[in-house]
Amino acid sequence: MADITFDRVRISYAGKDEPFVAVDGFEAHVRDGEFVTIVGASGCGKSSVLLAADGLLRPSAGQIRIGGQVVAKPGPDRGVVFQDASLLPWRTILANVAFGLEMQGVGKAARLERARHFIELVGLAGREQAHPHQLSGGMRQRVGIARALATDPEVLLMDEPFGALDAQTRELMATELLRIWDLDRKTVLFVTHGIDEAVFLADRVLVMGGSPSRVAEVMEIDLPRPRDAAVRASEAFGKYRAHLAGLLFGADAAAPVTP
Ligand SMILES: Nc1ncnc2c1ncn2[C@@H]1O[C@H](COP(=O)(O)OP(=O)(O)OP(=O)(O)O)[C@@H](O)[C@H]1O
Repeated sequence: MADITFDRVRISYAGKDEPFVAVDGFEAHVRDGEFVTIVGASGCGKSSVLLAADGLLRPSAGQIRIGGQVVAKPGPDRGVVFQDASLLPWRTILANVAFGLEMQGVGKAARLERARHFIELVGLAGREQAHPHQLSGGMRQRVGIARALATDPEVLLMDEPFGALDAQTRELMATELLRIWDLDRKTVLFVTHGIDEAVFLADRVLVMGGSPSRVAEVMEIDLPRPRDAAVRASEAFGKYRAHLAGLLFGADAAAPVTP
């Protein structure tokens, strides 16, 4: 069971005279196996919330619990993927994906077998011996996802993992991520700037707003899965997208959600 509870979370940073409160009263519950996206204006605190969920940042008030356990530091129950896949440049793709397992003390044969499995899952079979600089940006992000999945975390925390990719690659990666997620439905918290991406991926979208920011609105996305190009082109998808644009950019862009 790996649900995530954000209980009146406040995140503050040291300021010149007094602390700067970026996020306050952040309340949310992500169900076990749910795919939740977070959107909000630049600087509203999306990354801060994700860092706190990973345990790299301690809330100054409130609490984050994963499977009922208070998050105090990073742990093997969480896999993290950032915008920049941050691979180790001197290691092969195989060794990069096996890295987390090595840290966990998994024996060589077992970790290489497992790493190969996840490299295949993200569509990179045959590139095991390549080094990161020999891959495209999209391929490197695939390696980052394989590395996060290889340790079999219950929760995936993803901070704009496709942010640096071109639009077409980004769409492909989103479809690919859903295909993989569908295999064992991990609990996913995914930060994005992309409205289409937020709707396409999510069971629910958390919209952050306010100053300090919190969850200003929760959008339930009732679209069929598996999702593909036809879902993206559907009228219901368009309505969700328009509604979300309205919330983020103003009432003129909004449309009622009646899927
Ligand atoms: N280490 C830090 N020290 C001081 N202030 C910080 C620090 N990190 C973030 N902040 C501030 O906290 C706020 C939230 O930052 P955060 O990076 O979480 O926002 P974000 O929504 O992820 O932004 P973006 O969409 O631009 O990536 C911002 O005002 C930022 O300036």
